Amino acid sequence: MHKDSKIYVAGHRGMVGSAIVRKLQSEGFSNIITRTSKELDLRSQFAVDNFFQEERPAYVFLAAAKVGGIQANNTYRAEFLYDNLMIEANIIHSAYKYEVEKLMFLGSSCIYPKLAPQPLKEEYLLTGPLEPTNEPYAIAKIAGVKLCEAYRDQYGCNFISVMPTNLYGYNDNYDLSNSHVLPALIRKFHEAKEAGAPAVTVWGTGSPRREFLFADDLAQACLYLMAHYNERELVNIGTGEDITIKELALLVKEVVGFEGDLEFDTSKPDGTPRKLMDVSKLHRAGFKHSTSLSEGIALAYADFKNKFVEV
Ligand SMILES: NC(=O)C1=CN([C@@H]2O[C@H](COP(=O)(O)OP(=O)(O)OC[C@H]3O[C@@H](n4cnc5c(N)ncnc54)[C@H](OP(=O)(O)O)[C@@H]3O)[C@@H](O)[C@H]2O)C=CC1
Ligand SMILES: C[C@H]1O[C@H](OP(=O)(O)OP(=O)(O)OC[C@H]2O[C@@H](n3cnc4c(=O)[nH]c(N)nc43)[C@H](O)[C@@H]2O)[C@@H](O)[C@@H](O)C1=O
Repeated sequence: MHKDSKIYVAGHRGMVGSAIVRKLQSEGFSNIITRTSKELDLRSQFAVDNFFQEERPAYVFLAAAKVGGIQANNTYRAEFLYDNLMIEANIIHSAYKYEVEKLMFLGSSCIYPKLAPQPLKEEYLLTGPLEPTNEPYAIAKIAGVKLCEAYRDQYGCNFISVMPTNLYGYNDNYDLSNSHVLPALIRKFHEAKEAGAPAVTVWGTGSPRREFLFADDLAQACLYLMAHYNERELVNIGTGEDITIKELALLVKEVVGFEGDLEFDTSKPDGTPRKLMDVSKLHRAGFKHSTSLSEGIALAYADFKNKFVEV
């Protein structure tokens, strides 16, 4: 990727896409193109084809998707499958048709079987049943991986797939019904502290384990792999460390400064018991994350207060 290469970041207003754009800009890439979903609905084959025909990007980061936490995935099952299949199929096919030099597809750690051995190695893909709450999203993401492989096999396209672990950071979604756990906990503890509430409700049993990566570290990994990784096999992106949801809640509670109790709502699903990434391939490729979980939560909480809390 040269500093003046034309680079399309799909999903640039999202948490990940905005982190990728910031990283590209800070490294001096000057020819970044973006479209909001209003300007270009990536589910439309016609619109996506026209866009690629006119713009002819040389590099594509595919970070646009229908995204959400466990409840959103389980509720909007049709959109999580349909939107994601359409977005990926349209962009990947157009990238082939209009001779994109390299494309990076972002999947997710939920593509691995629910009860796969831990840590999750890349080769565990398609070795067992998926977690039911996010099966539609996972099936779409697996289709994206297979599209990249198929266009590489048949047409020699340099399309690579990366699988990020659970992410958090700047520009996260703080909607309590649809968000992921970390932004939800930041908001819940903040609001409970402000209201002087006695307790915060945490979904599920608190026993599932999750791994969390700061989105700016993910963006740095994406730029690094775009520059250095050209293989067919997917690559996990994570920290290689996980904690229980209860431990996470206690950490967020401390960062926010809430002094009440935790309550567990076991009518809500736990989801996958554990999805710890094996990051040895990423480390061998030459990349390691730099933001610790407590540092990252403090940065995310500051961003939340900046955007959503009146002073
Ligand atoms: N967040 C996480 O924990 C994880 C995320 N990922 C993956 O990382 C990628 C980015 O996720 P994240 O940044 O968190 O998601 P966000 O929800 O923050 O952002 C998604 C972006 O996709 C765009 N988008 C959605 N639908 C369409 C559409 N029909 N047409 C055009 N654009 C669309 C939105 O554009 P607009 O704002 O213009 O509407 C939005 O900016 C996704 O592929 C996701 O699967 C993987 C693992 C974990
Ligand atoms: C990134 C990943 O995100 C999704 O999977 P998930 O990891 O299960 O997502 P989550 O962040 O929403 O929850 C993690 C854990 O945390 C618990 N939990 C507690 N309290 C809250 C809470 O208040 N909100 C939420 N959302 N979860 C909570 C929750 O019950 C669960 O046990 C996938 O659907 C899939 O799309 C995907 O790829």
